[in-house]
Amino acid sequence: MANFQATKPTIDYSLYLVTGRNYLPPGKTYLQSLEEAIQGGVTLVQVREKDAETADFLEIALQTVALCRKHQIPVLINDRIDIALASNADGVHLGQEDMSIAVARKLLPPNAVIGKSCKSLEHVREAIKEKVDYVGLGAVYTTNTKDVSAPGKVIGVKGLRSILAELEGAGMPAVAIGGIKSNNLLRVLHGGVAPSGHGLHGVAVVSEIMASTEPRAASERLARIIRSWSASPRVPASFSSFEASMYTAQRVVDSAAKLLAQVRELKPLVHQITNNVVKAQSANATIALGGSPIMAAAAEEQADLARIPGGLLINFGTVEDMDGMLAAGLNANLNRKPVVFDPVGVGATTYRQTCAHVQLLNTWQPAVIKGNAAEIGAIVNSDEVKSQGVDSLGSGFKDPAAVVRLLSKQERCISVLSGPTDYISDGSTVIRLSNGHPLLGQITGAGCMLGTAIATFCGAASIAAERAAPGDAYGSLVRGDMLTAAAAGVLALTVASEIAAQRSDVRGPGTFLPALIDELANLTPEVIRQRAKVEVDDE
Ligand SMILES: Cc1ncc(COP(=O)(O)OP(=O)(O)O)c(N)n1
Ligand SMILES: Cc1ncsc1CCOP(=O)(O)O
Repeated sequence: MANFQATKPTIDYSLYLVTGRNYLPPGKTYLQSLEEAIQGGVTLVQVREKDAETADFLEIALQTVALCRKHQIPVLINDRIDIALASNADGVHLGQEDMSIAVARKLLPPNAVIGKSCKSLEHVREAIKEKVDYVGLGAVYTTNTKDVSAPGKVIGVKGLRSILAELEGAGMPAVAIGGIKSNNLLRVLHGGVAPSGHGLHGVAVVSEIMASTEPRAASERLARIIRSWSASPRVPASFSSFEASMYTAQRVVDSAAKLLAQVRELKPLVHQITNNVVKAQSANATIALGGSPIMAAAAEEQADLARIPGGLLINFGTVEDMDGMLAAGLNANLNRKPVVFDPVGVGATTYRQTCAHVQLLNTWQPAVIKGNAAEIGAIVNSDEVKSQGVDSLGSGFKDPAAVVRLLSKQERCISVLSGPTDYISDGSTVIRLSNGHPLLGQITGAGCMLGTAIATFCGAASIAAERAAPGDAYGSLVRGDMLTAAAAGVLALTVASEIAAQRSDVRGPGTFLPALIDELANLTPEVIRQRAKVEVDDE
């Protein structure tokens, strides 16, 4: 062996390029692409050659090491200890089926960096015991670069998050790998944070850079998102704008009143995929508030709709249109539009649980999740509150504030727990609202209207934030303060319900519903200020 690095290199894992000459586009040479990728911001390189003969692999490793040394970028070798030694690389990356870490340690010099692939909690527990230098977690998404078709090989963003929780306190860097592109990177970084706050050190990509005809631009795009994400403030769920101590009841009321005026002025498009029971009612509530509803569920139209600023509501009351829901959320994330998820009746069937957890929440990032006690319980895997169809049974959670904080940290979003008192949290601050009227519980679709109202206010808040500071938003999936927007949506519906219920022409649920739509339309910022019953708790 030649002179391996004298000390273990300090590695910046943020943009980790895993190579492969097979993926190069016509007209690009390997070294040309590699150098351009490094110029674009790659911080670490792994030489991965799945089909090369040994001599060829060694030659490409030697060339890679020579080029990377020039740019002071560390190089690891995929699978092959002999090639790492012979090329004087900085270490190796080993998979679950490769040579054991213990044997690799014996063969390699003490300063060699050893990384290991993990896709389960058991894998990372083992990797911690083996004291590897870092772990590669994935595949996060499906990919054409490697066969990940066997069950359990694609872990999703939620799987990534639970593995990261296991790494808490281990001091072991983790990178995510598998299907990561510039259009889903922010979602991976945002979603790749465990409830404890433990996050990724970087992402590893193959095809997004190697297959690009412009590898420098491809790396620059990724690096810019990573830099911007790292520099953005770390509030627990990332969709609130302030540290906990900065929220006060007065601030929430003022923001809600101001946002109602903005809804009326901006008329946000409120795109809704919702259930058949409530479509017309929810569209009317949107118009009454000042928004512009479109009820559109076909997967084919989601990319076009997502480009129009506003908010998106995904309510799976009758769990149809899964393809549309998947495409809508994904496109909304891409366009930084807030997604409000109303998982109606999610605890009622296993099918709904799978749709919510395995499909929707693994595919896109909601800005807000809103539900009754049974629905929120099903999302946080608590059986404290049982469901009966779409309704909650019993008197609710013993500690609702703890539940909404947990949901926000678990799903990395604002959570809204509806009930006689509504609880809204970003994982730290909890806003308690006690407006509303029992007649809301006597009409169908009141909860769905609440989702609509939240999506309307979130849409207005995001448009207002874009207009106030156009341009740089690379580090955030959504602009605007979604915590106060969610509170404003709840206040609008509950305050309007109180006024409607007091009207002399309202004699029961049948006359209450049209009166409620009237009072949503009549609502003013002043009425919100006068009637809002708001309390705020910090953690
Ligand atoms: C950073 C990183 N993470 C995971 C892998 C996958 O390694 P492995 O499981 O050994 O599969 P192959 O790459 O050998 O196909 C990786 N290479 N890099
Ligand atoms: C090597 C590897 N290990 C898990 S997924 C993967 C391939 C990642 O490639 P891409 O970035 O092109 O999806």
